Amino acid sequence: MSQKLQDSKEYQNIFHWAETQKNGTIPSFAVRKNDPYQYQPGFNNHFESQAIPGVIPQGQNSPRSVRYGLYTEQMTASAFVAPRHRNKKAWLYRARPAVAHQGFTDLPDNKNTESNFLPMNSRVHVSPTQLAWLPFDIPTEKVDFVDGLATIAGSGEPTLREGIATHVYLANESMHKKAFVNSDGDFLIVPQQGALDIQTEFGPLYVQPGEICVIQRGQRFRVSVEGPSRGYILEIWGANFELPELGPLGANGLANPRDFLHPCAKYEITHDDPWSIVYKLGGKFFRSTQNHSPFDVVAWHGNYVPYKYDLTKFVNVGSISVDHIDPSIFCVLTARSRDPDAPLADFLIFSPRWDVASHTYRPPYYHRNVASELMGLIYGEYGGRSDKFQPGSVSFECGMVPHGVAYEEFKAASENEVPQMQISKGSIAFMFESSRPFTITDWAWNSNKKHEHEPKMWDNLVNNFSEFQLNNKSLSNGNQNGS
Ligand SMILES: O=C(O)Cc1cc(O)ccc1O
Ligand SMILES: [Fe+2]
Repeated sequence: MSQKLQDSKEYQNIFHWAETQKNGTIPSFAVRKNDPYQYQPGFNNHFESQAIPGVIPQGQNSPRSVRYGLYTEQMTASAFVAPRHRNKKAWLYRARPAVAHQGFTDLPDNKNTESNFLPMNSRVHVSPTQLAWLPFDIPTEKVDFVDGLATIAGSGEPTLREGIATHVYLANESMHKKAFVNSDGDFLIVPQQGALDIQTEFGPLYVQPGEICVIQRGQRFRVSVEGPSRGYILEIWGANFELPELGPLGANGLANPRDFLHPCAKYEITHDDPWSIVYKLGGKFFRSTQNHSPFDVVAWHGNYVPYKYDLTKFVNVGSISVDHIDPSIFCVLTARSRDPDAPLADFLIFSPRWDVASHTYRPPYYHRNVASELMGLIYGEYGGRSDKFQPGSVSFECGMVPHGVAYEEFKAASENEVPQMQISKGSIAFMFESSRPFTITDWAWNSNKKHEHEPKMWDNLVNNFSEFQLNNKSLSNGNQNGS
């Protein structure tokens, strides 16, 4: 094979897919199309991209005039004086600055979305129950990505820059002459059904099930769909996503920075073209109109840029001696809270990996922890939830809600021959995790897709200890020290 072919993007994509399919890690229905776009790899780099060479000014950002009469606009997403590694900004060189519009009007509330999760809000519900939802139906009438947003659960409130919301989107129509901008926070989007072709101010991103993308606060985007589309969104208020620290793992592993892909500049210049820009601010929706495309950025540079990531590139690590490691090893992206010990939100995945530990109980141990765990399934199967947990479903446990696998899985994991197995074969489940207890929205609470886990799942977890006590006096109550 020629070096040229081996080096081509198409070959790299196909090679990666062929390998993962050989390993049985990608079920045939999840095989992807070739991505039509070019990207820049890295994470939190200072990227630059120009659709016309020579547009980005050299030696300064804001000269008196920019080539071809373009306007300069800076987006700053951190405090101006934030520490360097968290200082986020981008310089855009564009046909018209974003301020060139015809004013704002209020839009009616989207009754399915929520942004105030404080329990005194009568629209949210507190529950210690393990809750779950069957896959939400994608409407048959025409609905685009923005109108198809619905909120499941969350914590906090966006105007205080403190909190998190979890949503689904259910859409079957592309956004026409309509862009969306979330002024509240960052969206981490997880398509489950249908690819999203996303036009952003920085260039296009093509995101298919098994991939995720992050579109940050204030960045305008327009979503085209290819048919009925469903997915999940993790929205964060008050932080941006970062890669987790690697600690003793060293310099590589988990999500590697070079696998995050950023768009290349691509501009669209239109005149007398009626566009709407839909803004979300404080959970409310507003619209501004303008007669030109908002995607008119010819060149840009900076580190505040939307990106995508292919979850099958995640480098799983685990124990190679004994015991099941805590799920923090599955963290793809994390976002800081103001508590130095606990993230605001983590995005974790459970994807195909080998499980080789000796005399180890392999399913997640029975547990209760501070984390609120909201899980979804992109494809395949995931144990430990109600039988009805299927691709497109949601399951939820608030912090300190006990959970773990049903008796049958416990028995198999404890008694069957030690497996040398690939687990999560052909499946990707994920978890939105937060140290903050979530409340549940009216939309999710009243949904006919909601169900509780059948408590009978755990009925057979009988007390084995009492039988030992009967036969062994030293195990009787109050004599635990063997004295
Ligand atoms: O509950 C779950 O299924 C998620 C999970 C997985 C794991 O490996 C350890 C803990 C945990 O919460
Ligand atoms: Fe859990």
